[in-house]
Amino acid sequence: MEHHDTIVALATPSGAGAIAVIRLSGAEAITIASSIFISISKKKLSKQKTHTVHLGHIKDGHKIIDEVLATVFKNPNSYTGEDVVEISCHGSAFIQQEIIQLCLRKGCRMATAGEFTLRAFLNGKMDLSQAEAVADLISSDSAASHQLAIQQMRGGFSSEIKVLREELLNFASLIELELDFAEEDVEFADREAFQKLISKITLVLKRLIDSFATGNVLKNGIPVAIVGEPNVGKSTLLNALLNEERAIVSDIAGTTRDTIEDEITIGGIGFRFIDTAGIRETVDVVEGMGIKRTFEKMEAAQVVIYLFDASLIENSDEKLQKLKNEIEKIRNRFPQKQLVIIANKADQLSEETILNYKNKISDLTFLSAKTGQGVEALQSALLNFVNTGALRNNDTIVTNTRHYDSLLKALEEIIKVQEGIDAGLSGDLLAIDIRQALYHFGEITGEISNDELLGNIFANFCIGK
Ligand SMILES: Nc1nc2c(c(=O)[nH]1)N(C=O)[C@@H](CNc1ccc(C(=O)N[C@@H](CCC(=O)O)C(=O)O)cc1)CN2
Ligand SMILES: Nc1nc2c(ncn2[C@@H]2O[C@H](COP(=O)(O)OP(=O)(O)OP(=O)(O)O)[C@@H](O)[C@H]2O)c(=O)[nH]1
Ligand SMILES: [Mg+2]
Repeated sequence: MEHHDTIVALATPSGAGAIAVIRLSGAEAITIASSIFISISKKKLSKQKTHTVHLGHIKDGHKIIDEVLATVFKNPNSYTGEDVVEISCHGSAFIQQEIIQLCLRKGCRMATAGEFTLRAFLNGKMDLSQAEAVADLISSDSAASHQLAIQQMRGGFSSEIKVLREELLNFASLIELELDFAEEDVEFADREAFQKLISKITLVLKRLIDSFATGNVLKNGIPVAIVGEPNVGKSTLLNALLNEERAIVSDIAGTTRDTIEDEITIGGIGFRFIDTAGIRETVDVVEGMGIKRTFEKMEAAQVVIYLFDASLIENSDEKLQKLKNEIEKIRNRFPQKQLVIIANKADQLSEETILNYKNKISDLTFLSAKTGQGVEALQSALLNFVNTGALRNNDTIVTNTRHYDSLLKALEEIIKVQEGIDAGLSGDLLAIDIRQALYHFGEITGEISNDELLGNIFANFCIGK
């Protein structure tokens, strides 16, 4: 990729809208924009101050394409750090294309996905983890994922990593300095302070690594599998939770063959509900495949909702005992998971029956997926499973798998350094592991990067960002 070209792209979604924004960035941005934009005031864009907006016309020769607003940003004071011109035109798909084509003919190149933000990174406007947060921010769809992205974009995580990196770098330099004076047997690096620093870094790294479990869930939504025998009302419950006729419901056992997933937010947290094929012994090959998938989804879920049809059991002690055993089996099979046991079709039950249930089996949630009674209480219960403490405290929470991997590798190296100190290793050997740890810190913020990594990261952006 050539980073000196002037690039152009639509910054707003494609299709018709009230207005659309076309962005140009690069050394020729102002010259190229000037060649197609005639300001009402007749003043050249190049003569305008940075961060000013001008009314005028986009012209292709003598033909007027549109009346627009043009905003000028002069390097280094722009999003990308380069000269930038933004053209706000009327949001017709035709006008958008005409203006972009015109820019291309005048010497722009089409921007690739994320190229504006890539340039912002390359020009030092933000570090790599901040750039990644820009993409997370655009795709955030709940209060929680939004808060995490904003925090990362503002540099909370970056500065925490940067501080550790600088402190460690400082020590690495001192230790390496000792190597130059090996004969004199001097110690520039205070060993006690060094030991303190390594302990501190270990703690911070462990905290950040632990935060990923929460961060990953808050960013991507909490997977909740709805499981149970056929016909107990799983699909009805999914529809009630989503408030939408998403899954087919029928009184035929085995209606849902494949898993059906959809997301909603409850109290600002995203939840991904997975309706599954009812579990039973079957000779039907396709149904069997669906049931196999049910177990896979159960494995992957954080919360498992086990539903049974409470109207079938009534007051039979034998059936109640069987149910109790079934619940026990599930608890034993998934000891790590949050389990919610739901007695569905409560609308069919008398007060007396409900009491009988409660006496025999603890921790039952009574609900009617059909009437919606109890569904809100279930939502509140689900919310209680989420540890939002870290979110409320504004702690740094790691949400990105790439950062998580680098943190794990950094910790591995720091542990080696600690072991080295304990074993009384010489400075030159300690320095090797310290450098490795520094390398992994640098990967997170982008001091260490390569074209392949940058390509992978920015390919996931939208064009125009
Ligand atoms: N029209 C428009 N809206 C937008 C953006 C944009 O580029 N254009 N943004 C982005 O996509 C976001 C805002 N982010 C921005 C960040 C920095 C600068 C900027 O001009 N920075 C300069 C000047 C700072 C200053 O005035 O002090 C700089 O960093 O030097 C602009 C937008 C969201 N909205
Ligand atoms: N009375 C009553 N009927 C319900 C309730 N929930 C579901 N039903 C009915 O039970 C039948 C089965 O519902 P589904 O939601 O299709 O059941 P399922 O668990 O998804 O079944 P499979 O997909 O076959 O595994 C339908 O006739 C629903 O209308 C409820 O709370 N009360
Ligand atoms: Mg179903």
